[in-house]
Amino acid sequence: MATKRSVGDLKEADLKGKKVFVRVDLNVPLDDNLNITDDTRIRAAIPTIKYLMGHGAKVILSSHLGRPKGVTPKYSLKPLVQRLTELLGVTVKMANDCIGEEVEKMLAEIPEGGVLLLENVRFHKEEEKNEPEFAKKLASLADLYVNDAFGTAHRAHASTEGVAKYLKPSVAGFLMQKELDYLVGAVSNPKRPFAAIVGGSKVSSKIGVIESLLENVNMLLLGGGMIFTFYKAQGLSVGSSLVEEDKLDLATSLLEKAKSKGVSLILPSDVVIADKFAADANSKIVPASCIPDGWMGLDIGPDSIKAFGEALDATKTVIWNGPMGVFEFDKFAAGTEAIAKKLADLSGKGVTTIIGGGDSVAAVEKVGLADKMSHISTGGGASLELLEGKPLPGVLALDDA
Ligand SMILES: Nc1ncnc2c1ncn2[C@@H]1O[C@H](COP(=O)(O)OP(=O)(O)O)[C@@H](O)[C@H]1O
Ligand SMILES: O=C(OP(=O)(O)O)[C@H](O)COP(=O)(O)O
Repeated sequence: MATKRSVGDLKEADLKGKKVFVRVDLNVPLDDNLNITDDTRIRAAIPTIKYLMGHGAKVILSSHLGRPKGVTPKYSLKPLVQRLTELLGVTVKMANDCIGEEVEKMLAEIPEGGVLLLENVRFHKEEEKNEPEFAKKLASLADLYVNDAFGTAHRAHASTEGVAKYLKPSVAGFLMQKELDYLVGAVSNPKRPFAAIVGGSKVSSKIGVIESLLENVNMLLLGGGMIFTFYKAQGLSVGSSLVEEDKLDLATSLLEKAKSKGVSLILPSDVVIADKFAADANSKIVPASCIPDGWMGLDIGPDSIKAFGEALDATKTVIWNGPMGVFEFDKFAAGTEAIAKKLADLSGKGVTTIIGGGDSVAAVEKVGLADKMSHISTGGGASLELLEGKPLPGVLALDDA
């Protein structure tokens, strides 16, 4: 992907008094009382907003929240206003819609350095359909466009892609740039040895990323539910572990591909098994070759943790996507937590550590090590697509540098 123009290239002369439409990904988790349970994405959006405020721009913030079908109060962005106000140090105003007369009236009243948050852009069905007329209405609100919504950059929606056609300049925000620097830059030109750790539930959802990483990494460590499809493909008994029967040939061909590419592919040698899929299941540790009938593997075992740790000691760049086990259950969280700790430790020794979004980020946060990593992606789906080598529509639409 060509390098994109950045918000940092815009100076006071370009920004003072200008209305800037900033697409951010404020799709944060809310509890039943609409309290924010993780504000990572809000905090990640702050540097771009502050930069624009500091240069006298009038900042228009647009985001989606959840996947509403039409106007749905529980998906309103209202619960975010207070947190944004605290983090930005100015009173953030909010509109009841993202287009229309009221929005225009409120816009006319924003002072230089002020911020207006628009209501959930997905309350209009035209957003996800990327309808040009809707994109034009969004574009008509502002003088320039900044896309900082990395987490939504894999969606070709009106506010992430369409609007860039009608509003110039269209530039990347600081978060977008940082994500691209790590997930494209560090991965395509890594300090070697370069290792990838891939886990998560199913091999089918990670085929693209594994195939793409096999072209590039020196070492691939596999964990999570997908390993049982690899074991079964090698003729081992896997009990009632998660297996994708239709992916056995694929698992074999991935093992062969690794061999032919000279990639060291390491599968766990032991696993923690359970007698049911539950937090209170009985558990024991067995060699990967000895999973009894009726038992299922839910985590990697201590020997594997040790072997993975030793293998990782030799690396200079590590990217991690997907938990090593069912980390939501404490009994089966040790493998995932050990990998998080290992990567934090390696970061301290100068290794570049990149956490590729999704559940691995939740796991790293759960053990309080997020600030130790070189980069934690704010996008699950977006980072996977990027690692698979797919172009992101929200990035492609921006002006080339
Ligand atoms: N051995 C396993 N058996 C079943 N599910 C697993 C196993 N290991 C991990 N998982 C589950 O995989 C899920 C995450 O998978 P996935 O969505 O592919 O990862 P990510 O969100 O990081 O991309 C977690 O909910 C976790 O409980
Ligand atoms: O949370 C998001 O995706 P993610 O869970 O894959 O990181 C983004 O905000 C995109 O949301 P969407 O998958 O409803 O388009």
